[in-house]
Amino acid sequence: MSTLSERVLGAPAGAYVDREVDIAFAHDGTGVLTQAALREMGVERLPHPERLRLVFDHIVPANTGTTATLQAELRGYAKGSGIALSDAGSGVCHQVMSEGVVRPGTVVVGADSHTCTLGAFGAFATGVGATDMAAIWASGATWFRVPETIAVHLSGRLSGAAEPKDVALACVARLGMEGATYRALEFAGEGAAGISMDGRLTLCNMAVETGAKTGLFYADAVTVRYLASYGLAASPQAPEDCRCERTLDIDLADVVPLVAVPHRVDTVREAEDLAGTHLDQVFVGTCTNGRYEDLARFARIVRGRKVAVRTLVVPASRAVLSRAIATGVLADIVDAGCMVATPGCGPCLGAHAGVLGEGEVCLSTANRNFKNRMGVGGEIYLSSVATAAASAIAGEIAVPEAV
Ligand SMILES: CC(C)[C@H](C(=O)O)[C@@H](O)C(=O)O
Ligand code: SF4
Repeated sequence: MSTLSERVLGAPAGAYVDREVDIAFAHDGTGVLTQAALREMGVERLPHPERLRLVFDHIVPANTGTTATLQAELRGYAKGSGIALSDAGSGVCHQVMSEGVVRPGTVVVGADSHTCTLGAFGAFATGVGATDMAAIWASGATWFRVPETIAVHLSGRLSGAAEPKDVALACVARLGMEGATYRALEFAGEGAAGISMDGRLTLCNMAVETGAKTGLFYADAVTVRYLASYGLAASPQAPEDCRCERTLDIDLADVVPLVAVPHRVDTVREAEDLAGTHLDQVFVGTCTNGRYEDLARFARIVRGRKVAVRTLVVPASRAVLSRAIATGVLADIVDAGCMVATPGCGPCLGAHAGVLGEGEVCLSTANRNFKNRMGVGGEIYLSSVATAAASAIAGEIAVPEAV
C-alpha cells in the first residue's frame, strides 16, 4: 500500500531521500539564473548533460536588447556544455517535455513552478529554484522529502460544456491556495480513465495552485497510447489503495463552467454568475490550456463567427501549432478575427505580447490571476477554453453552450 509519490521516490511519506534525476530543465528566465549560479559555484563541467534541457519560452522572440543578449549567452552556454536546447518558438517547457520526453516512474525537476504538469505521466515531477537547479546540474541528483498525499477521487463523466480546466478550478476552490502545501495530489478513481492526456496535463498543472508539490495520474491505457504516438514504450502503473491523508471526492458530472475572479485562484464562481462582465482581452494558451485539444475546442466554437473583443491565441508548442495548421483549426481561429502569436508563454507573465493596461480586464485560460501579473493595474479572470471562446464571441463573460 503506497502512494504513487512513495512508489516513484522509493520511500514512505515524510522520509528524506537522495535521488538521481532523470530530467532537469530550465527556461530562458530561470536558465540565466542557473547559469549564473553555476559560474559562482565554479562548476565548469556538467556530469550528465544528456539529462538536462533548456527551453526558451518565457519571452520569445526576445523583446529587448537586454533579453536578446541574455538569451544569446545562454544559447552559447547550452552549446558549450552539451545541453539540448529547444530554442525560441518550440513552446512552453512543460508542453515540450510532455511531447515524448517524460515517461512514467521517472523523477523530473524543472526550474519552474508548473513542472508539476508532468506528473500526468505518473512521474514525480516538481519545480525547484534556479540555485537548486544549478546544484542538480552540477551533480545529477537532489534530495526530496516524500510528500504526504491527498487523493482526488474522480467519479462520473464530464457533461455539458464542462472541461478538465473546470475540474482544476473546482479542485483549487475546494482545497484553497494553501490547502495542499507540500502535499501531492493523486488523481484517481474510475472518472480518471475518461480524461484525455491533454486534460490530465491541465489538472496536474494547477496542482501547484493549491500549494502542492505535484499532481499525479497513474499511467494507464491512455498514457500508454499517448506515449506510443511518440514511439515510446510504457507500462501502466496499477493503482493501489493509497495511504492518503485525506480524499477529495469530485463527481465529474456535477462540474459546471467556473471562473476564478481577481486576484486569487481559489476565489471561484460559476461562469453563469459572472455573465456580462466587461472584457478588454481574451487570452487562450499557456501550459494550462494551450494544447491541441484546447485549440480545437476553441476553433469549434468560434468557427464561422467573429470575436467581439481583442483575442490572442498562443499555441503551447510548435507541434501544437503545426497540427492546428494541418487540421484547419488555425484557419478557423484566424478567420474569426483572433491574433496568433509564437508558441511559448505569451502574455501569461505580463512580460511581453499582450500585456494589459491599467484597469483592463482579461479572461485567460492560464493558471494564475495574481494582481498585476499580466500588467500593472490589469485584472485577470481564469476560465476554461469553452468559456473563453463563448466570451470572445460575446465580448463579455458568457456561459458556453453544452457540446
Ligand atoms: C518565471 C517562472 C519562474 C514562473 C514560475 O516558476 O512559475 C512562471 O513560469 C510563472 O508561471 O509564474
Ligand atoms: S505559460 Fe505561464 S504558467 Fe506556464 S510556465 Fe509560462 S509563464 Fe508560467
